[in-house]
Amino acid sequence: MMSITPAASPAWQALQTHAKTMHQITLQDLFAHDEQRFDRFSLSLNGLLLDYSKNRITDETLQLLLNLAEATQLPQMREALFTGEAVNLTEGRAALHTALRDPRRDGAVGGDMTILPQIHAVLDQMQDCVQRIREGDWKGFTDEPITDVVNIGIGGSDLGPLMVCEALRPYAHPRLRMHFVSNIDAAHLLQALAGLKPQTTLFIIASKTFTTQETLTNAHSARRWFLEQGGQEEDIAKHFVAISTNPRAVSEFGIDPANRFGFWDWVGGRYSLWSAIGLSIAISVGMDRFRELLAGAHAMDQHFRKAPLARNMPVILGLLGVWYHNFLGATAHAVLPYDQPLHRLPAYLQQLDMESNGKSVDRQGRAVHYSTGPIIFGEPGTNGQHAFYQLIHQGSHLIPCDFLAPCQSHYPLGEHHEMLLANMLAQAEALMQGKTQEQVAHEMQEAGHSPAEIAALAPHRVFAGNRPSNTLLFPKLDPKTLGMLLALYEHKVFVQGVIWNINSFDQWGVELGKQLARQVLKDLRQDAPPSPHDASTQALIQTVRRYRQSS
Ligand SMILES: O=P(O)(O)OC[C@H]1O[C@H](O)[C@H](O)[C@@H](O)[C@@H]1O
Repeated sequence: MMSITPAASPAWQALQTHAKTMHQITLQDLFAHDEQRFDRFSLSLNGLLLDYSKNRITDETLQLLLNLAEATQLPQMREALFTGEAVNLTEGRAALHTALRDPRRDGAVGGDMTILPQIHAVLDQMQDCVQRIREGDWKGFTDEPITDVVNIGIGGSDLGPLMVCEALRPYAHPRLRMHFVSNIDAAHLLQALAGLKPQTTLFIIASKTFTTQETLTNAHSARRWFLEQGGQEEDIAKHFVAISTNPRAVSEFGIDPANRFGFWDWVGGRYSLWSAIGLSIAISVGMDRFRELLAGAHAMDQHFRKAPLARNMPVILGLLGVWYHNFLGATAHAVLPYDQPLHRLPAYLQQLDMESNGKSVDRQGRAVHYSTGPIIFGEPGTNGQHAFYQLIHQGSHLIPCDFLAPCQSHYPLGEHHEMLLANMLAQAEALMQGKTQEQVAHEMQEAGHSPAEIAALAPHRVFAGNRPSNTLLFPKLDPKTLGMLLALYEHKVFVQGVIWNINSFDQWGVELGKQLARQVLKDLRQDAPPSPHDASTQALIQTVRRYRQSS
């Protein structure tokens, strides 16, 4: 464990010095003087290609970054992760999501022989349930098969399952419609329930803690809806299942213990889609596909654990992020999937990355004086191009981008997919190459513009270029590839957390707002006695009360 802060290490200081040189060198120069650049700065694993050559790095940059990884004990921390050490220091817990995708049914995980059998017992329980639902043997209270599955959960109990169900929709069961309700806003629940029939609907209440306000409130409202629509108390067992680490709360809610799918405190919420929290995924695409998803993640786990740091995809992606955020002044990172089925990937990665690494205290409880987790944002291509790419191309921020695309689409239609891919490759090229004032002037001249017009407009049409990106290409978005991709990002986030010496596995920053909301909820009641708030909050509460009364 680090006793000095990473920023005080010689490796960090060497990178700071090196960054001064690299500020003078452009990507265009780097490509112009190196024909082997793609070969040296690309990696592939089971068909997943990572091209990281369009980054502002040289061999020396990478070497210095690798020195930083060694200095911050990345190899030791990686082993601690896989062997179930309590890497989540503030909660005294392991983070063993990698064990969830271990295909071995028994054997030791960090000396513990009980973990793998427990994981596989739950997978078998899931398999049984999934099979019955998919084959129509799981019957509702009128003896009809289930047609609609509503996953009620939030954060890690929603984003992962929703994103994967969307991504793997080409594999979805034709009879089963999946719905996801997360927001406390009743619009979300009521819109999902509109048109559903209680007798053919299955609710999955997904909550690690089973205490989350949004999920419990939505679950109780769903139960009320079920009873109001003709279901009886004794029918609840056929229509409600729960996924939770908290058996008592599940029973108190009234769910049959046989319908509880368990997991463990060593599975973090944002790392939980591989556990029973993935039940909605398995129902939608089948247990075989779910196991393929796990196998893809396992392949990436093996690669991360065993490949040398210099040829290790998650390590490389993590180090590149550190390079930009700590040495070249970037604060954001864009994730740009050129694949509509991956449209929820940026939202999923926002939680994975920003909840994991949005920290400003290190593992020893000291304030950090360097930048940590980036702001993650993105939209599927080509939508983003017509919205925020302007800022990425010509704005004053440096925003490294990840472009992702399958080379073949599950939805072949005319030239759509070629056009989609052409757009992605062109964007990465444009960001890097840019367009000089001379090129702009020449183009404008050719198009018949007057010298006055050229003088006035050319500066606005210049692209500085030198803007970095990674490209991830794969043959097709199948479950295995998706598993690899998601584990790649999980480990990237881990690598960065280790280098920043922060705990990537807690999330205390979400607590204060929840705590204050309890008091504000009381204060919103019309007859609530005054309670101490700042003048702004007080006035807003009064306004809400007034407006609610007048409607
Ligand atoms: O699964 P649950 O216990 O309901 O938690 C749902 C979510 O809420 C919390 O506030 C955390 O910020 C998330 O990491 C978690 O995934």
